[in-house]
Amino acid sequence: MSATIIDGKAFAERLRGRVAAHVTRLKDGHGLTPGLAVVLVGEDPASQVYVRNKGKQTQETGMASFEHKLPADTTEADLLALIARLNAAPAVHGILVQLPLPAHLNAELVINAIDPAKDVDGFHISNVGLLGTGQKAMVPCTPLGCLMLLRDHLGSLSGLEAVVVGRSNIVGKPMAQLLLGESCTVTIAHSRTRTIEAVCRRADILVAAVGRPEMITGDWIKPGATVIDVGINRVERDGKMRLVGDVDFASAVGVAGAITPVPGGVGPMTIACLLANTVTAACRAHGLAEPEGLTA
Ligand SMILES: Nc1nc(=O)c2c([nH]1)NC[C@@H]1CN(c3ccc(C(=O)N[C@@H](CCC(=O)O)C(=O)O)cc3)C=[N+]21
Ligand SMILES: [Mg+2]
Repeated sequence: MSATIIDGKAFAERLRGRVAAHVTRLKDGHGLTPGLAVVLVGEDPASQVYVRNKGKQTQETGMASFEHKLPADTTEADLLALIARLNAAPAVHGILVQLPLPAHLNAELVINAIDPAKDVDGFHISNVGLLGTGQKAMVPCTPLGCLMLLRDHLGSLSGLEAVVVGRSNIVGKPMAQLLLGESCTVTIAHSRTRTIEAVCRRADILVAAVGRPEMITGDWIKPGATVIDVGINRVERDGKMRLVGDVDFASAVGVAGAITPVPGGVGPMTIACLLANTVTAACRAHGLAEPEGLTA
């Protein structure tokens, strides 16, 4: 038996369609154009490609896209001054500062300088606290995308055993909070977890977010489990650069009940959820009813 392949690319396309419909409604009904500002510090080529994709998709859904590219040696004061301007700009409803930042900049300080209402990454401490206490927050895009795929595939997640591998602030921790909110029994496993394979093998839902290429093999997976692969690792294979996940797809696909591929799984959902969060932020900023199905 081979697993169902969860098509994140197709799901993300449909989600972007719904985002675009809401944008049209906001423009026509309220004269409101949601706007997303993306800040990139430095010239990392992968980040540049990624920021360009975000800008393109932002415009394709009818929103305003503001790109701020700053030199790698930008001072913290200059970056904070830009964030203060974006916080005050009425046309900007969402602000994303591309991570990682160059080493001389304090990422925590910078992220916490963003107005929490415009923090479409959901990384500000206020949003982290709101999510952890089950209050209305901006929800981090990658975990939100994973949750949407899980709900679509499984319906109710209540009572299921979920294992999140990886404890980052960006994916692992918020993912665990969302799964807890869905009444899963949640375990966070990480590099120090003993008998990590046995822990993973308990999972009805296994979310891999460790950043280690193909670490999780088929024998770590409970037969029939739903596997969400958050990893995006560039590796060289037969002289070519290839993109692989944290899950060894070839061995996992024969054991899992369903699995997300890399590419074409979680990655496209992350960007679609960023656009969805921007619409949500614009509605909240203007006291308008938020569209259903765009957030957790
Ligand atoms: N403040 C901040 N927020 C982020 O959300 C953020 C960030 N910084 N820094 C970088 C990471 C990375 N990330 C990705 C999103 C989509 C794809 C994506 O669409 N991947 C495609 C493949 C793209 C390719 O071919 O390279 C896929 O998986 O199918 C990848 C990576 C968001 N990040
Ligand atoms: Mg770890």
